[in-house]
Amino acid sequence: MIMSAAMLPPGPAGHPLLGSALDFRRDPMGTFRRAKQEYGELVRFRGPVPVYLVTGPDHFQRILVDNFANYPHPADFERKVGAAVGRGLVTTSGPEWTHQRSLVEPVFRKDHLSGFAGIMAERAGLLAREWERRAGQGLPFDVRPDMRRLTLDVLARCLFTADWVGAAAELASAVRVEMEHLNHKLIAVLDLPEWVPTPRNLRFTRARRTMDRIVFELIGARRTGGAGVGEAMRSGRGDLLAMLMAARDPDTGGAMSDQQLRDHVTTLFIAGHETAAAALSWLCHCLATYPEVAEQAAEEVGQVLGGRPPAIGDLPRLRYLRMVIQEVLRLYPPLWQVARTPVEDDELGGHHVPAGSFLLLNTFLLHRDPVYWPEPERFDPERFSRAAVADRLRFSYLPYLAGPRHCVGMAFATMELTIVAACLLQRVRLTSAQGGRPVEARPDMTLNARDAISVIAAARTRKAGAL
Ligand code: HEM
Repeated sequence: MIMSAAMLPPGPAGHPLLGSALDFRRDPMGTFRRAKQEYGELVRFRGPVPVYLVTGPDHFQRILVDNFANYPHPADFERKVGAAVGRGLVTTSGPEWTHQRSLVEPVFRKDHLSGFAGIMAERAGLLAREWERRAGQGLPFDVRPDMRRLTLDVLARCLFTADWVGAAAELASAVRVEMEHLNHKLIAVLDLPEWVPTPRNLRFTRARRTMDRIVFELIGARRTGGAGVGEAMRSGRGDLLAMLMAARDPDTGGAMSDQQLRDHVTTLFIAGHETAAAALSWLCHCLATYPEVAEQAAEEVGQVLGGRPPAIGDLPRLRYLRMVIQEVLRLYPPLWQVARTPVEDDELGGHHVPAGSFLLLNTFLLHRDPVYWPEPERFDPERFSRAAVADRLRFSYLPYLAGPRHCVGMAFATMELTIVAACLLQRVRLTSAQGGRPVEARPDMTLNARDAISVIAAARTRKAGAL
């Protein structure tokens, strides 16, 4: 069907040649916010490549669910991220993605993950005790590096169990370099291919080699069942790598090759570590800023756990804590914006969207739209009470997106955030040490704080009998 240009969505005129490209670079969030206010839930920015900003729940439903197959990631995104992670879930589409997803999704089923609650509680407990010790000094500290270390450590232990410990420092630094490289590439105006020997590219290539060496060694050790076989394999409990190795193609019954395993493992590191770290950092910020919310959550944790570490069976009873976490993810969705490109022409809310367009689905602005969220800037976990949720449009809250391509690690992340939050609330009370300075968000690939999230920890008085 040929559609008239009049049906294209509205948007700013921008610069005659560059459209809004310079505004995106200078202030992406401000540019998007103003455009949404002026033009609504679907905005078309002119430029060398027109960009469509999508912030309406109905549009999200159409793109993510109703016409899902028409909206893969842009090829350019797959190419850039693929340089780091190969051909995993994030970097494939069509039948190849469907196939990969059918192999990985069962691994992340809730019942498979229950064995990881102990790892999460143990590692979070260690951090909580460290913060308790810091409480004695009364000095401010930035929560972000601790959260990055914690989530990487948890993910690596869940993937490799004990095998990872020897390679921990090397792997952590390689993942960090790869993340920084991707952040840079996805917004760079001049994107030089990896074979051009710039200092940044050389750093990235070294990090990728390190990561490959370690991951292939871990896989190799499992295959031969030699000295590197994980404690999990011997005990029969099964870590994520063991589960990925055990996954079978539903059609052929075949197992994954070493290269496929490497691509999945690297994808999980990239997709699952910084997202969770950002969420936990924002959670600390909110607990430090809203003491009455933190006290209510701490009281619930005390009642449900009575001082012992959280276990999987406790999680459904930590209802208020779950609401707090949901509200944190509303205000600070770690993947605040994702890209899609329609394969064929489509229509969104009566507007024409041509095949090949570059769409930005912005959950940050969706979650702060006053039409769906009264007083959107106010932090209020009660928005997630059962009654409030029942009254709301389903597609107005999408921190993990929705539809077939929603976050495959959602159950893992939910468990991790709840367990870490419970462990911290058991031991420390946080107060903000920002001295009135607002904590500004920096919209990289993940939504991080631009500067330190500075807090002071005070030890909570521990009840008799508590561990
Ligand atoms: C609070 C933490 C997290 C948030 C908010 C989050 C959010 C998301 C979102 C919005 C997507 C969709 C991206 C897109 O389609 O463009 C996604 C995909 C994905 N996430 Fe997460 N994520 C989190 C944690 C995790 C964890 C812990 C893991 C793994 C252990 C993980 C693994 C993945 C993978 C592999 C994908 C790609 C799925 C696919 O394309 O089929 N995520 N995540």
